[in-house]
Amino acid sequence: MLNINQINYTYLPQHKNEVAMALSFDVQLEQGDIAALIGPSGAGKSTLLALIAGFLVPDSGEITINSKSICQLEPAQRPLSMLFQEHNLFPHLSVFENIALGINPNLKLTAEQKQHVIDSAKQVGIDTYLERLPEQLSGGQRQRVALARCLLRERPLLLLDEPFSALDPALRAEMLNLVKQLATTRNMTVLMITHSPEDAEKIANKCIFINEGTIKAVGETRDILSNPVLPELKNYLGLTLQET
Ligand SMILES: Nc1ncnc2c1ncn2[C@@H]1O[C@H](COP(=O)(O)OP(=O)(O)OP(=O)(O)O)[C@@H](O)[C@H]1O
Repeated sequence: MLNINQINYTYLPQHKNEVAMALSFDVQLEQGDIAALIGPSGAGKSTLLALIAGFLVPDSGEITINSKSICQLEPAQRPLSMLFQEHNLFPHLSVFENIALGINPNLKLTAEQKQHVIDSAKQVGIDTYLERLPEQLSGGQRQRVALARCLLRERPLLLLDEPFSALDPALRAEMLNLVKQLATTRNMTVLMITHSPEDAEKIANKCIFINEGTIKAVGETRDILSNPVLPELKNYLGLTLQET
């Protein structure tokens, strides 16, 4: 479904004492996969998502979704939705309008489309707040609104850049379950950055470990997290400390 084929990207030094940071990625996801992207801070997780989303342009390589190259497409044209940790919503627009943007950026909707907005809000449990502004919602409710907009876009790939990390553990688990349930019913493919192996275990069938700008391990989440072989992965999971 998603094919990241030998993508290379280099951050060039901006100042005299800096060095270039070269990253390279090669990985495939099947339709319906929920994949967790794990790895230490600075490993390259956000860069990989930015390359897929089109915010960064690779120096070489190819990215395809359902066998079609997406590298020439603008971010908005790509067959994917993305949810960030924050700033997903427009503060001056109501919940209804924020969701409706997923259908039409100029917010002119037919009666049928309006009903789709309401249905989508229902699916994530925020249909009673449609008239509110984002500032009148809790963090968890705001992320539900953003998720509703992603669902309405009906794109086959959902990229999650730690959207639930600021929520308390119970709410985070609830949101992850919601993503899993929605992804399963819609056969969506999900790629999510997480700093929490527990979150990866909760919903991801596949786990991708990135270190120093490249993918070091890919496999079933259980295998990657329970039987790590790579020393870097053991280090990341804190297992080397327990062994000594
Ligand atoms: N705009 C930039 N200019 C130069 N280097 C950058 C830039 N953005 C990121 N980098 C470098 O690229 C590397 C990968 O960064 P990236 O943000 O992708 O890591 P990450 O795994 O998402 O980290 P974190 O978990 O801390 O968010 C880091 O070494 C970072 O310093």
